[in-house]
Amino acid sequence: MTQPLDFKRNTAAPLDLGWVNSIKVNRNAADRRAASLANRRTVKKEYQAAWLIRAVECMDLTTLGGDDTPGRVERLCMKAMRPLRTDLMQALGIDSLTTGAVCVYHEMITPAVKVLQGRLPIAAVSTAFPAGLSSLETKLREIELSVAAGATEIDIVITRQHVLTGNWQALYDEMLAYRQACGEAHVKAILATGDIVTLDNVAKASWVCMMAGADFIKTSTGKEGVNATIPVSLVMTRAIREYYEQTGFQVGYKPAGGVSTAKSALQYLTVMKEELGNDWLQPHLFRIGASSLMTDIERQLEHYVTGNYSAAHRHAQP
Ligand SMILES: O=C[C@H](O)COP(=O)(O)O
Repeated sequence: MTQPLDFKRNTAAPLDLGWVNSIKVNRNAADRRAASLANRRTVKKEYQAAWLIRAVECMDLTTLGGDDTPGRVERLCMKAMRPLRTDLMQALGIDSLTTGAVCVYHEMITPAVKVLQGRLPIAAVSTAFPAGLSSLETKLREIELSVAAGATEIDIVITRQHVLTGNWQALYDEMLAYRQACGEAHVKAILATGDIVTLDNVAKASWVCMMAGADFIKTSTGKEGVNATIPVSLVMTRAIREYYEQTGFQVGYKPAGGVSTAKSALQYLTVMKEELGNDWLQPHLFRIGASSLMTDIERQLEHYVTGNYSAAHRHAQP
């Protein structure tokens, strides 16, 4: 890949983004690597409980339904603060455990604040989630309102047409405007990878969003036809790695949408460890966005407890 001349992060200074068009992904290599990941057992049985606990710690426990109510969000927040039953915690030898954050619609920030009282981060999906097809002015105002209501993380959606038409400057300017509207709040850029069609586009959009100041890049809203996948995750984590090598900035990664089994969570943890290393296996650089994953993790942890596996290795890197 060609390194952009005069590279700057998070700046309105004119950048020549023409080089973005030269980014290419070897689709076959990504598919082969993804297939090998699914077929081998990277995580030893005795460490699986520890890995699943890490998955909980890195989870954005999510509810993004049109039928969300304050009551549902309050229950979600209580679950986020105490994700496992006391007897299971004791059996696993864990004193305390929370999810990484909760993730809700703008209107549900207030009930989340009421329960969490600052004890866990609140991520809000702003910018006309999930399609993002409102005016930029409306979307920037939504970010400001979400931050004012108590969200400390904002999950923005990019305008897919900027990617589909190769308008990298428009994507950069949009991301930069979102970054600035977020102020102190962290900003996660949702690429909606199922909508932008090709792995080349996924890599290009990842680079442009990181350059414009995204703290995290995130695969999906959970509402596209195809959401998080392993090949897409390989492309995005490799972009993060290369961006870090070139700039020194650590950008986080959030697979989201359809991650509902403990087995799939373990695959994403493996991608993070193998592509980015142990630094990226922490909640400040890795989140799994999921609404139903917790149920399967609980089920699997029960299984490990009854099978006499413990989380004694919790503090070992998974
Ligand atoms: O950002 C998180 C996703 O919307 C969650 O998707 P999910 O309901 O398929 O787990």
